[in-house]
Amino acid sequence: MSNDTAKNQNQLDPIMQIEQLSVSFPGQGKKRNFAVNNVNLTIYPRQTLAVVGESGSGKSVSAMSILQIIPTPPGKYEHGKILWQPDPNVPVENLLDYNEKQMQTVRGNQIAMIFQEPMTSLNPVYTIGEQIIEAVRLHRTVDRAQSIEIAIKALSDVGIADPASRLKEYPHQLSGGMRQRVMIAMALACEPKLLLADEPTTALDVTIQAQILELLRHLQDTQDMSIMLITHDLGVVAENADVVAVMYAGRVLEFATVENIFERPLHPYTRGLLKSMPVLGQSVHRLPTVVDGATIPEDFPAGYHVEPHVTTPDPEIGYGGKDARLYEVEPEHWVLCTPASGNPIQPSQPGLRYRRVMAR
Ligand SMILES: Nc1ncnc2c1ncn2[C@@H]1O[C@H](COP(=O)(O)OP(=O)(O)OP(=O)(O)O)[C@@H](O)[C@H]1O
Repeated sequence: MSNDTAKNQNQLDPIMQIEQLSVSFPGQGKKRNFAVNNVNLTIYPRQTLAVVGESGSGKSVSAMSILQIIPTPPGKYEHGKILWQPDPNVPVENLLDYNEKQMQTVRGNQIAMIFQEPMTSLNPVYTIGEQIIEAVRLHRTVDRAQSIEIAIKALSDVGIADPASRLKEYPHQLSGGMRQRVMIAMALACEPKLLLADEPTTALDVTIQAQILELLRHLQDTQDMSIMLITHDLGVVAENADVVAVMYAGRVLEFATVENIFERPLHPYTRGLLKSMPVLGQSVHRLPTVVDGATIPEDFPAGYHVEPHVTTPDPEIGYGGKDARLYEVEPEHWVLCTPASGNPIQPSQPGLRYRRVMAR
């Protein structure tokens, strides 16, 4: 095998694998609530993984755990691994083993995060130029003149006209959509390998939302970047994701290609979520009851007879139980369930094994 072939194959390795991650916060009395409960997720290079689920399902805590920006206490990383390999030529490392100093080399540099509200990231008392330049100089060894050039290019890349004069403006002088673009410019100026986008367009009107998402897709293609897109908007998922993880009560219930999630959802919760999707001309409903009043996945009935590659499971039974794990019940389609005893199928780490983005 030539070196080139070996390298190309190597690049098919995931950029990130989250394994059995659990994060808790204080609950009632001495009990702790698991905001993230044995979560497994995999992201490949240049892939967009959408994490979807209702409010409080653990999407943001999962993303914030990657950067270790959960306040501890009260939060606690209970266990798990966040395996990170930004480049196939460097060894895989567990970010949860990193100390604060090591994490600073990752945050905003290898992995950047953007939020729903750009003012969370932008400081109102500094010009946007000062802020982008500071971010660039923190992470890249460039002089001031070079950092100004990078800032101008970053603003121009996100579609801001006359970027040199925009650098001198303060955040409040910009519209919401513009601020969102500035935040993306700041996040991307350091060319991260992974962008964590937490509801990046929820606060924007539909036209600007479409523009920003189009921009992210374009930047992803040109910058060789993976995106973890957190959203509760299934329309955004359908348009932007390669793979989808459905979260509920801190657990990943289903993980599959975007096509499989929409065309052949297997978990009853995902089916409910899709039914609650607004349809033109119909009123929007809240998510219907999940499964017979069960509120946590463990309460769902156990004993689902998993037959690998059989795609018509009985939706009434078998998605819970304390032993529920993610099983690949058909190719590239993982569901949280408990196989009936005697079934040889083994739980496995979800993740697509090829770069779908290249085929897009
Ligand atoms: N600092 C904190 N202290 C206590 N509990 C917290 C804290 N941060 C998050 N949680 C809890 O963790 C759970 C998961 O929250 P998370 O923000 O990840 O949900 P989410 O799916 O991102 O929801 P949303 O769409 O509303 O952002 C929630 O029950 C929340 O109350």
